[in-house]
Amino acid sequence: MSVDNSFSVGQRWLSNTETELGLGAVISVDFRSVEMLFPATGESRIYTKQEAPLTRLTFEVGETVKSQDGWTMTVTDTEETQGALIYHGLREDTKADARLSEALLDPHIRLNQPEKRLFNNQLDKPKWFDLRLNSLNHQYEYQRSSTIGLGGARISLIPHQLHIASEVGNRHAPRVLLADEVGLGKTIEAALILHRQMKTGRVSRALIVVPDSLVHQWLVEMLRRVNLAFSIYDESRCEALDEEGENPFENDQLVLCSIDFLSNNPQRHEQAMAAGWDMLIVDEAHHLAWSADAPSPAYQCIESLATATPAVLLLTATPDQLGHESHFARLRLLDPARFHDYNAFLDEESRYSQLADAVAPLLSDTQPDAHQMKVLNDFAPDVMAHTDSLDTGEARYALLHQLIDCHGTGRVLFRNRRSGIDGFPERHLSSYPLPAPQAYDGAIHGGDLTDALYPERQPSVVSDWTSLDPRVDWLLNFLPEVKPEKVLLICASAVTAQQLGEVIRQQSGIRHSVFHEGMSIVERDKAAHYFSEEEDGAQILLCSEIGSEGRNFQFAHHLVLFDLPLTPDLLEQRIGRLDRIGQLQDVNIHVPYLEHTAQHVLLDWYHEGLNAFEETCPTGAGVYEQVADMLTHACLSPDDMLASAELVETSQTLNRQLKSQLEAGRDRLLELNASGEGRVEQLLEDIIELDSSQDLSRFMGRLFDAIGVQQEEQGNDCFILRSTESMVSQLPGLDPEGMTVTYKRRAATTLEHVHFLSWDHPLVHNAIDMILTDVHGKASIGFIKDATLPKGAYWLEALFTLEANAPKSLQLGRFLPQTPIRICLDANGKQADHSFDVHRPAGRKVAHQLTKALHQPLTLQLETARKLAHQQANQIQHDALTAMHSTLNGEIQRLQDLQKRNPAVRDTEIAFIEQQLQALDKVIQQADVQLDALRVVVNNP
Ligand SMILES: Nc1ncnc2c1ncn2[C@@H]1O[C@H](COP(=O)(O)OP(=O)(O)OP(=O)(O)O)[C@@H](O)[C@H]1O
Repeated sequence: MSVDNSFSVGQRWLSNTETELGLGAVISVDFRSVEMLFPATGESRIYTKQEAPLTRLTFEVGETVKSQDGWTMTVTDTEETQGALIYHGLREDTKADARLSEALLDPHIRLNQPEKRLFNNQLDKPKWFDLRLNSLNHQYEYQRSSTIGLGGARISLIPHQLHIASEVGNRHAPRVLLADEVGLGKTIEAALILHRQMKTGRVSRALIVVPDSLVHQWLVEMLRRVNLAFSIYDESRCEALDEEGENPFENDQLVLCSIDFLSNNPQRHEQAMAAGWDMLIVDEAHHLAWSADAPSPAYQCIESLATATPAVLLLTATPDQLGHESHFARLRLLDPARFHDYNAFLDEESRYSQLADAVAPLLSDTQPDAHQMKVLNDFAPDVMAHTDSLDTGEARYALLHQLIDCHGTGRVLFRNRRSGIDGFPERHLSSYPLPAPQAYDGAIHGGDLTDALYPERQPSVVSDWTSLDPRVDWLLNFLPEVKPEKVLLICASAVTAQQLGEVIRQQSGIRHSVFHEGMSIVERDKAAHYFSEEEDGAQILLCSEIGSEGRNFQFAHHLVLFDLPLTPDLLEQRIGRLDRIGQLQDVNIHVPYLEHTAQHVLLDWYHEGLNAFEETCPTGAGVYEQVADMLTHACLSPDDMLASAELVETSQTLNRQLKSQLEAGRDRLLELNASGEGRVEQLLEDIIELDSSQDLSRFMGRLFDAIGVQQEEQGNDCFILRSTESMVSQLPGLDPEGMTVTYKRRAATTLEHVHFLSWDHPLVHNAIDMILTDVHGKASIGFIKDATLPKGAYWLEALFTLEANAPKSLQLGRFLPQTPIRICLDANGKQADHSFDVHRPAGRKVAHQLTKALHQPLTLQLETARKLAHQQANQIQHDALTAMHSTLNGEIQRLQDLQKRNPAVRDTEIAFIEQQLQALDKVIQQADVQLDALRVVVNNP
């Protein structure tokens, strides 16, 4: 390649000032001027010959050239005719001899090798070098950080959630049951686990399966909390995609659909199976009913998907809702080899509860007595054999954590209880006795429990019950009393909800909305949205039972239970719509009921027998199992005061007993494991440190400025981002209408419409990618003003990257992400330890003179820099290999040790890490050094 200054038609030149024009061709030359056509953009320019800001592009023997037709060849010879060059060589595609006149070179050529750009005057502002260096540094830090995939979630930092997310998110193909009590954030935990696994390359394709009523809420939560855009799949979407003739489920990486849609539709289920997933998430998994002879269709549908998918997360707040056997069956879905026998599982459970007593002293940091020591020895002889003494708190703490590791179910099942978590509001019950209308007599005394509890649904009264049931008048009076406060009403049936809605419409001006299974998903979401609107929204949302699961209505503080469900778990689910994380006030529960009817009996049973309204009642299901007959009897004979009193009394006694059994047998290890106490603190600190650092906002400020995105302060820690006309190119993810962003967690969690920019955010990644994939900043020349350094001295800064290629699933980024290596050499080729604040770019002419004059020394410096970069790279590779071996061998060892004591460690987990180690060993050794950018810095104090 050489530089020439006489123009001839056919020659190719690059513009030094408008590098985006591509490669120009001389189309005419006269005495004073030269006309240049830039075929890539179709533009032409006329320059004065003397001052044309152009550099001739020629290639030398050994270099590769590309023709305008797309083929390439390595130059073996050149000849010149009438001032223009003809290149000779061997075509790479046909291997035939070829000649290529320079007029026929590819006009889109953009020199991307830094040295070519430097010596061809394709120069950018020197700040771009810093941007490239900083982008690489930040990207490197991000890949290795402990907070990846968690720090950027738009959530408040709640320890038990972060613990579960990092514990499960770091596993290979995790298969777990997330079973925190209602409203403790299982959806958030699942979102965090998925996000962590995606950001670390473990998962690309995920399928979420939820009840109909929760589809949209999941869509919104995934997008809002962790920026994951799921596509909702239903029959109409699949039909539209069918037309393209492919499996519709292969069209998207992140798919969300309802369990009914899959389990009622064998063809779609088959297609979902065939599409293949890395992770399956199933919400409200207590619906997956199972017994050995009659597994439900929903269970079978999920079972086949779970068998074919490596990572599975099942979510339920009430694992025992359909019986303990079904609970076992869900564990069996996760690990059929380990949970193969229900009786063995029961045995194991009872062993853990015996352990509870023995563990208690360790929890309160005291010495276990002799009997307790024996139990501990029996449970974990291995661990105990290595425990010399339990005299110190540290030794007791260490033992406790080793015992947690040995806990079979603790690896698979995470259950946090409300009692272990602060900050929940109080719940208050107000009950309203009302006279039962005569028209209900038949239903109340007819001997059918459903009729007795829900008399309004009897065919004989159904048409006009709203005019005679006093609960309706009560509701019409109650709403104005609490106006404008929002009220969520739940009742058992869709018809009741609709009819109540109709009465409110006809008899009051109250804004209301209904939510039931007869509505489409879109209609339901509209209704829920209307209810959530603060100013002009509905005051009351009337829900059938489908409103009692999963939904987030904690912005309301009044819950009307227009009727009561028969099981305590369902009652807890209903109350859980308001009593959940994010509820800022006490929850007021209102129950209007018909006096001396089954409703009255049920209310007293819940309130006096179980205290289930004002406190969560984890023992409710157990009591119910034992008193179900008594309860039915008392409900069917509501005038039998004795029966009711006996029911309440028996239930109180049972509840006390079960509570103390639960307390005694409480699986404290399981709870301790799920809470993350003692393990999550470091991660929390890391995230808090990240939150308080200004690095991201400063870096993005400079980056946005450079690429032409305007960032305008808006108050409340928010900024508005807008694209400008000077944008380098389109930034994917930037809303053309502008978008409001914040770098502060507090603002992000309180202001819904604001994007939370973090190192995890796609816009940040896209902006960094834009910098690193563009040629901007590959070469630059600039001045510094430093009186302490010799005047006129110059340095070459060379930025290299060390990188290897590996499939994402190997998680190369943990050990050797793309690694920047900056080498700075002075004019003598000696390494200098300066970092420069290059404030002024060299003017075009000066830059041209400098590269011309310094061509040879710079070429030599660059060679030296390459050698030094390779030396550093060797060391980095060596360190990465050592770290990788030690980390992964450590993980293998730990899992193998654990597996001896805890059968929940699957062989596949260990095998994966062994393979990962082998593969990474090769990959890291094959890593290569690339030159990314060059900057010449001249001191001009
Ligand atoms: N860390 C958090 N930061 C902010 N909001 C949160 C956090 N964790 C949970 N929430 C909110 O609390 C509510 C309950 O969380 P989530 O829906 O994940 O609970 P859940 O355990 O799945 O509930 P359910 O048992 O009712 O299905 C939701 O509105 C959720 O957005």
